[in-house]
Amino acid sequence: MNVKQYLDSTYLKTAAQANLSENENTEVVINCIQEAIDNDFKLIMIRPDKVVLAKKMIQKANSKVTIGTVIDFPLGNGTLEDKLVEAKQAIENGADDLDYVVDYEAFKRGEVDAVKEQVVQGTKLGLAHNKIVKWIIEVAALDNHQIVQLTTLIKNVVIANFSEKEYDKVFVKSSTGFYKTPEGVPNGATVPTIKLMLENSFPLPVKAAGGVRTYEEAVEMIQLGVKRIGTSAAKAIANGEISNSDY
Ligand SMILES: O=C[C@H](O)COP(=O)(O)O
Repeated sequence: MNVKQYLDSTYLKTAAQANLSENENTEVVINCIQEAIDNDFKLIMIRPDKVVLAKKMIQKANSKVTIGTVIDFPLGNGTLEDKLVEAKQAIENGADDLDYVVDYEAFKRGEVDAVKEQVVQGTKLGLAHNKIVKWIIEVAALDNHQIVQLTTLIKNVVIANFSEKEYDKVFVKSSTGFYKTPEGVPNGATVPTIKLMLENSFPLPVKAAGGVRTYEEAVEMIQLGVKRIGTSAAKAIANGEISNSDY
């Protein structure tokens, strides 16, 4: 299976998180962008301050790789104004996809109207500029009931406020890749979680992100029905694909 066109190849570490200098971290980002170009991945997902760099490299290479960035990352607890300001800047800088972190803690506190409003306004801004919009629900911070509820809320908000032809441009995405459970275990795109999201997101597509590491895992996600996979292991997944097809 050709998985490359499902892959949002992701590098979201700050220099401090990667324990690198700013220059060294930028080098890592440059390598990731080049890797996405060389492997013809669907998208390169980087921090907002690296979008201009990605745009330049992709244009120079005359590549079809698209650019995604994260908004209000990784906690999603900024104000609606914060989210929109950041998203507008990302659009101006040339991002194709806006991966917003929904305020999942506000949702857990029962602040449903505020969460609905951010989904309406953030989606409206993205779609008005012909962007793909994704809402990261951070599944590891939620129990199964909350995953169902938040996925359903996003779906219902989109159905109520946007036209049918726009549904496939608004994703529900599982994870930031940065959340740690209290036990310190990263938790993301597991099969049961993604199934739960898919069962409740339709007609909105799902992006599986967080912990997808191998070609086999990527294929499993695609077979379940996800339309994108966010992963910091895109190259390994693509290599697995090549070695798999050799047998
Ligand atoms: O948006 C995608 C995630 O950051 C990827 O998570 P990962 O680093 O566990 O692959």
